Amino acid sequence: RPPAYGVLPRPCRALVLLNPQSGAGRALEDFQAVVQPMLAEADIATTVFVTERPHHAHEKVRDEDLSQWDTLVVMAGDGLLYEVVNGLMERPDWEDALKKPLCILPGGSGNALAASINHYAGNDHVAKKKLLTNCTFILCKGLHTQMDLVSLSTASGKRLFSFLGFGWGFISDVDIDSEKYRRLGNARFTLGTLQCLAKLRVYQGRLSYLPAAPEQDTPPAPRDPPADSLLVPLGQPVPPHWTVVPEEEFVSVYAIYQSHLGTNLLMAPAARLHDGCIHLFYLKAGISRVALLKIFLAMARGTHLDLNCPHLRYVPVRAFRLEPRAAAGIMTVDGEALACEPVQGQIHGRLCPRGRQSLPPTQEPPPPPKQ
Ligand SMILES: Nc1ncnc2c1ncn2[C@@H]1O[C@H](COP(=O)(O)OP(=O)(O)OP(=O)(O)O)[C@@H](O)[C@H]1O
Repeated sequence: RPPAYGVLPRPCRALVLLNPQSGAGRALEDFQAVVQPMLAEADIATTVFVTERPHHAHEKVRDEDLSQWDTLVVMAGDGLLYEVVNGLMERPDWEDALKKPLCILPGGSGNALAASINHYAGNDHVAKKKLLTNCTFILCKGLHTQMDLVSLSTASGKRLFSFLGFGWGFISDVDIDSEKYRRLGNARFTLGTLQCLAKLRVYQGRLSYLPAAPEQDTPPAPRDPPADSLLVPLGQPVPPHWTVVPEEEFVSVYAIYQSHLGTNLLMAPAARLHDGCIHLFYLKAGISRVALLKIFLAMARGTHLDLNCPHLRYVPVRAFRLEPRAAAGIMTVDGEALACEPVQGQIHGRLCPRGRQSLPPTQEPPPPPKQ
């Protein structure tokens, strides 16, 4: 197992993949005004690659000579990092490529991973420019650690790698329906939640999972290619030691592997970058709109489970399978839409060895951010 922390070299060469259309469309401006001066002081030299279209970053990192760079920095939303992770996984040398430290600087509207890392670092909850400053400061310090990835396989034969979460039903509907309000930044999710509450739907399907044993750390993933040792083919029944959820009507199913679903949504307060765990939440049909709204309001502080809502279930798992009865509703992986079909996934502990994190706050209190 590689050591828990690494440190970037100085001077450091960073390839910055920047989506100028992310979030409110200010990523390039914010990068030049906020990020670049801080990185220059930390002796981090940047080469900016501005994406011109969807899939551009995926192709870039799939084909890039990575030996030129000490780190890959994504200044965008979670969607662009998803492209980068999957582009790296497509390389024949994926195992080495994943050793390249990855950094997320929040430029999108959701910024779930950036908010999660800010949380793990022990910083106060912040958004917008303050979150960008905190994340840039973490990059300046140069400390990096490992991150779990989840491998997802679909009935139609797709294999995807996900660092954040997989969803179906209400939460995914909000995510995709609210994309048209991306310019509002994080407020897009509030508006989307209210709209989706008005047309609340029930989705039918079977959910199964392999519970995580307490404190269990997933062994390092088998190499080349990373095999899904916990899964059996989708056409076969799940193994007998799996749990099959008795209910088959859901408002939402969401499997998250980091703490935050969005800047203001602390969905899995206990999650860590490499806890070897998929935090599986599902909302059973029959929940009232008021109860659902209360859950989302409580999620701002991560207290939604304290509501003891009988329709909300949470279970830490290592693998799951979701078999929708019909191709109804949107599925999402790391916030990107996926056609609705049977899907299963399993955790690969520390597969992507470099999310970023600062030292625990007890060791190193963060100094006031530079402006
Ligand atoms: N120049 C571009 N024009 C349009 N779309 C782009 C461009 N560059 C990248 N994309 C696509 O935009 C999608 C969304 O980007 P990104 O995740 O950066 O922003 P976001 O959706 O605002 O943020 P979040 O994921 O936090 O909600 C990515 O999946 C990517 O494929």
